[in-house]
Amino acid sequence: PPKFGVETPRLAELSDLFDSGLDQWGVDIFLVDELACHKPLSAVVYAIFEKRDFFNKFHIHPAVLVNYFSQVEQHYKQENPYHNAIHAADVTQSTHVLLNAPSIANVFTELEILASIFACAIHDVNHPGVTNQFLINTESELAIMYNDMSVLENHHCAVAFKLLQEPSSNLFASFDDIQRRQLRKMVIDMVLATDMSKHMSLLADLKTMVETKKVSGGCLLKLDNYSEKMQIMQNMVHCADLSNPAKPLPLSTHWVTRVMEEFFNQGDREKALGLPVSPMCCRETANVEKSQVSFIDFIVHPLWEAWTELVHPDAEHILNTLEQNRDHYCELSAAKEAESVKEVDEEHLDEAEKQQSNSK
Ligand SMILES: CCc1cc(COc2cc(C(=O)Nc3c(Cl)cncc3Cl)ccc2OC)on1
Ligand SMILES: [Zn+2]
Repeated sequence: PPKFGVETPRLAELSDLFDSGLDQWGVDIFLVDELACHKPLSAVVYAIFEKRDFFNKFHIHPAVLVNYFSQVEQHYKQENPYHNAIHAADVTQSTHVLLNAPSIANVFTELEILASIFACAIHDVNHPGVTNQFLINTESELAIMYNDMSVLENHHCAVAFKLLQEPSSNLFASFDDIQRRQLRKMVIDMVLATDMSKHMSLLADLKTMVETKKVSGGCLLKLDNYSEKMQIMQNMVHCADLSNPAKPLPLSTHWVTRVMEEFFNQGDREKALGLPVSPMCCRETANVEKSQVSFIDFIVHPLWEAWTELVHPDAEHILNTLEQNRDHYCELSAAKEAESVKEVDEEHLDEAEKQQSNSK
């Protein structure tokens, strides 16, 4: 199979970008998409499997990996502005970097690392570009199928494992039953934890773990029980899923534009259906900068603050970037506010002047 599993005339540039950027926080994933002829997920997964020597460790044939992830990539809707294969590649590469933090160096087994990378790669597969709430409100087939419970996240998992059943795509053919069952359980646990409705409980557990870690003299215990390890893996994938505002500003603003477009498309559909328009989904009234600031203040920063404490000091630069970006959106939001106040004043001024000249 072709290098990185993608046929591209720009293989040399892609190879160079991976040599310097695959392990870096903030690699330009949009450039990866370009260089990989819009197969960013296949390219990123192949490169990570090579870098982590997974082909040998798990007796996976490169051709089987290419078959499976080209199927997965095709099942990501490229018409989605945000929830497409670039987002999957971004979350996968981000988790690959988080796994390299020295403070969690020997916490996870190779199978747990494989499960985390795999879970990220498939975590949003076949996303329809609308939220769980929209699917529930419109009594969609998916909501009926999954009884309104983590509808999207159940669907992503089911699609990913169904694609594995294709003989030419069976990534884990060489695994024994125990390993295969363990991997399947870990992947399901991580993907279901990307449901935003689980965010608060996930964060609460992470904070508790950080508190107990501080008490136990700071080093991260060689965690033995499954649920503690899974908590860390779930939070790691969730952090990667919420990493856009913590990336270098040009990448962060590009993701804002894309997520906005997807949310606004949903708002348009809700309006057309006579449904109440979801928060942040109304094209006319949304204040993008303001919603980014509150998204960061109430959701993203608390999570990254806890993660940064857990892996102290390995994620300091990520938290700093998040805080710098937050201040940037805050300044933009204030400038926008000032601008609109100025416009209102000018309107009032014009009005007053007209009144005056009329009365003369
Ligand atoms: C105007 C649209 C808007 C949206 C927001 C919140 O921003 C963002 C929200 C999300 C976001 O909610 N992502 C998401 C996750 Cl992590 C898990 N399940 C479902 C979803 Cl949709 C991912 C990235 C964002 O900005 C780059 O702030 N304004
Ligand atoms: Zn996602």
